[in-house]
Amino acid sequence: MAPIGEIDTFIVDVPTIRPHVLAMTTMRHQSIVLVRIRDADGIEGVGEGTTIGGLSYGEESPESIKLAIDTYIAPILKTCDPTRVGLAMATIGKSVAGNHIAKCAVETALLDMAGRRLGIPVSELIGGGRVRDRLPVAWTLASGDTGRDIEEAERVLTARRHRIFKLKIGKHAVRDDVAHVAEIKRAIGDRGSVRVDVNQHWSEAQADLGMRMLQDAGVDLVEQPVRRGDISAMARLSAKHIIPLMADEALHGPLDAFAIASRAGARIFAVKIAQSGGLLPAHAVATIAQAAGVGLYGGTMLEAGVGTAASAHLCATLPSLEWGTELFGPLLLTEEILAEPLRYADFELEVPDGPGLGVTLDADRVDFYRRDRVAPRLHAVSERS
Ligand SMILES: O=C(O)C[C@H]1C=CC(=O)O1
Ligand SMILES: [Mn+2]
Repeated sequence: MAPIGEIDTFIVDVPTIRPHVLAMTTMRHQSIVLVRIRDADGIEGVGEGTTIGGLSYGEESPESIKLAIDTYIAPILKTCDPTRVGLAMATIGKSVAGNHIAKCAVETALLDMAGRRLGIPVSELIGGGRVRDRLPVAWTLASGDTGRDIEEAERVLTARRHRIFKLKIGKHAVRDDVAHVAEIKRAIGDRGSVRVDVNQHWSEAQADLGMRMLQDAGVDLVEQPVRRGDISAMARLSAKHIIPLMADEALHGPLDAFAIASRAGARIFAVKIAQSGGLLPAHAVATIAQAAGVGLYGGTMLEAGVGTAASAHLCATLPSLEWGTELFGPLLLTEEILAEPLRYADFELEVPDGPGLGVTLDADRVDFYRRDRVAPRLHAVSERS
């Protein structure tokens, strides 16, 4: 085996194309954590660990993801055989609890290296390999303004880029949020599927009212209406309403998947590689869902190109992906960090088919946007002094 030579982690801050208004925060930029691993033979892999809105979405922040990798994971990884991805991640897991997004970034980079070494796409290293080459992709309407959301929906429908729409609600009174959603659904009609994500902001009573009204408005699903730990409420809501409930924040890997599936807490799972702790545990989440008759959806943490490609490889291995995906992260950012962007066409994302993740970073752009960059002029000054 060629041992690991170098592990480089850095945060890249990229503006969003417009404010992205969620119940817990308004995003104006995305902070992407990238990890680049190189073995002694010079084979390189990249991974991404990205969350939403600093610490407002979950327990890991961009800064904590970088710190967990640099201080705790990297020293262990340097003792591991990088060709044995599952074993390396299990070794890390013995000394590092939680920190799923950091683990996802590292596992992604190891899988990218493994695929490049073997000359095959990452999807061929997961489960039984790839079963699809394209993935339906939703778009999130979250400008904070109903009229602007409708214009945006019209634009992407005409461009044949998206026909599944996720609306972020939970910030306003239930009836006001539902009125906003109903107006958008009326404008879109049968041309697209409209779903909502409440990001845990409703009580069970609010969810009861909201789910009934949303069903009447023609909405197709309600994502994580109540707080993530309340599987009992999720199960009661799932049993009571025809409109299906999708689990998102409640799902942090196979153990949660088993707990929710066995208590009938959700009829759909948003499978996220970041929240699950990597592509391999995310595949286990999907396997549990499929065994339990729970529908699948490919979720996102609004990752840029590397994380989105990694999620696409995982989703490409899932035999049934009834609810499609929302792997649109790079399209929400003003800057592309890949040398060649991912391809979106005919309402779908093409899963890259080159070795590893099948994507390459645009090194100059990444250097320009990385938070710890040292401007060339400052370099020159410090070298002189
Ligand atoms: O699902 C979430 O909660 C996070 C996210 C996914 C799409 C989007 O706009 O925000
Ligand atoms: Mn969600």
